[in-house]
Amino acid sequence: MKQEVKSVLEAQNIDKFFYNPVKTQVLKKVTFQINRGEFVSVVGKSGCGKSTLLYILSTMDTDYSGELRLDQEMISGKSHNHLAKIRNEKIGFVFQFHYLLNEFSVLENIMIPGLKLGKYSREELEHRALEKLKIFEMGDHALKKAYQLSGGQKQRVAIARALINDPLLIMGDEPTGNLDKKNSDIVFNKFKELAQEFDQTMLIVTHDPEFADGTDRIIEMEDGRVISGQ
Ligand SMILES: Nc1ncnc2c1ncn2[C@@H]1O[C@H](COP(=O)(O)OP(=O)(O)OP(=O)(O)O)[C@@H](O)[C@H]1O
Repeated sequence: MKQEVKSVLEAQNIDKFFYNPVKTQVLKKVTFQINRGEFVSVVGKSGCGKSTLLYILSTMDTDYSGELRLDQEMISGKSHNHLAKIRNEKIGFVFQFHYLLNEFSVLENIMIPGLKLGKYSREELEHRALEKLKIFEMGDHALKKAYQLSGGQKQRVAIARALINDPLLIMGDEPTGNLDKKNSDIVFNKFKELAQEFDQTMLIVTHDPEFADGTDRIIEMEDGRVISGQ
């Protein structure tokens, strides 16, 4: 049976200007759609607008024009409180730097976005955190403090943390940017596994051509425009 194509994220004619020091348009009519289960990368030269775009798509920056839909709901123009709620519920984030809290245990770090959302009890969250850790073969490290992990292990924990609320969409900004080749490969393979085994929808900004080649689709940007893959 053919599965229905469902839009997870839709950007339509997104324009963005910065005014300091002079008025500059950094995003120009950016338009694309991401469907459920797609693993998509965003590439382009330094300064072409990737991070600016991700910041808008993740609902953190509301100062843009154009239309943004998440899970088919129009989110442009919504209040900051409403956006924060949607963000906690529907989006998981992975950054170049892991931002784990060093003095907290691995398990506690993973539970944090779940505690913020307030949907699950502490017990449920502990159980969920352990399940997510097992996907990353990190179950044995659950009670260690974050500072006791290697860089690659920390990044795997950061991805497990992004999954705690079963997000509709994972967004990543250079999630392998700070890792050596061996650890980049491990982290990439975990993203691939999430795509293939869990049908996780993901949008990842990357400078790594090998990472991008391994995704289902590459959105290429140049000077604030999407030039292919939309
Ligand atoms: N707060 C800001 N004020 C003014 N200009 C900005 C601001 N943030 C970014 N820019 C400019 O907007 C453009 C796009 O920046 P952005 O960080 O989105 O690029 P990028 O493609 O993510 O680059 P990189 O790959 O180096 O991270 C750049 O020319 C940058 O100098």
